Amino acid sequence: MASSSWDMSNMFGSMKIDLTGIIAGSTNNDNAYVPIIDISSLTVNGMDKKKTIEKISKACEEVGFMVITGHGISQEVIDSMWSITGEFFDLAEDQKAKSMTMTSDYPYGYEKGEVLSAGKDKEKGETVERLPDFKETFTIGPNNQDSGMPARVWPEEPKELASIYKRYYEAMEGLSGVLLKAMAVALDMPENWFEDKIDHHMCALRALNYPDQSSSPPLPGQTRAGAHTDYGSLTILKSGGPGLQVRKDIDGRDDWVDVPHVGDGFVINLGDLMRRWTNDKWSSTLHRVVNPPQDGKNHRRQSVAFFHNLNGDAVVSTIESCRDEEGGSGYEDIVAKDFLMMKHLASVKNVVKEEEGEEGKEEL
Ligand SMILES: O=C(O)CCC(=O)C(=O)O
Ligand SMILES: [Fe+2]
Repeated sequence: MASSSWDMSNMFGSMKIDLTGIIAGSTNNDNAYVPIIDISSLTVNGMDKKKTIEKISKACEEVGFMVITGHGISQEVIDSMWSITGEFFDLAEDQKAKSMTMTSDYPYGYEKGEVLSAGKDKEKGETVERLPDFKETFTIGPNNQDSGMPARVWPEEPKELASIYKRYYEAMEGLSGVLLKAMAVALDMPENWFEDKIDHHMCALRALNYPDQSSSPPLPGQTRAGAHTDYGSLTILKSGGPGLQVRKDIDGRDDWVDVPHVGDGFVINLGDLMRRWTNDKWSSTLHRVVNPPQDGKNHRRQSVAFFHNLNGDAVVSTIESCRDEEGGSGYEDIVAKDFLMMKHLASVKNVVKEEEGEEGKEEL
């Protein structure tokens, strides 16, 4: 379904968003690159899942990104999440700042001007300081002490935010379970193979607001979100408009391709842990969010990302079907929480893990 069918007034409350403009920085309109996959066969009992799983498998291997429709998440759950998030970001700065978490261990709570973006410049091969992303975020972790993560902290306002976020988080837990079952089969493993690795997971739900730039334009070189890969197993993203791009090799040259914006869909992408787990068979692809056209119109953009992370104590050992003929792998075993913290602390300290072949910042 095309983005024009997206009911923005519903999603943004009273905000007026113009989606007709061409996104600045967009370099390639290869609409077919990121596939749109109807996953209803995964959620409806008795339907043949084979074809859907084949499409997911191909997308994981070749792109690391896909857009899913037919996911079965109630529109009401999505809409309420969307409008309460808009209300939160509309609050005065000092009100939002009360939810700031003063620790660099876990990026939970409210955050503005994230400076995680130092990284290696792919073209020049040198380490560069990047400007903070032009965005603000609010993040919660799991509602489960067994996860080993700190308890959730809620903003005072809006009052209903906590119950709405809990509900959306649970819906995302369910959807990630459905996707991981399909992914297990795609990797020639039993359907329930991921289950005991995710039953006290460390998933994070992050709402992102990319403010209107017409009244305070970005600094030269500053973007909504700098090029990065995500850390975890997979990310489920609901976005309110175009602007997200993925890196693609086009004729031996790195280029950027728009991720199609599908109103009732979710963008799914794999993170570095999944890439490592699959011994690079599956891809964790660089992506970024470009600035809107600087045309004086209000192009505020909102999105909500669910970062799926494994149980902290899960051992990530190359999946059987992804090993070479002798059973070997390019990666040592690693405990999921160590991997996550290594990624997070490396990005906070602006360190780039060269042996992982990664660059840019990453998200928890
Ligand atoms: O807002 C978006 O479309 C993408 C955000 C993203 O990539 C992230 O937060 O990791
Ligand atoms: Fe991301």
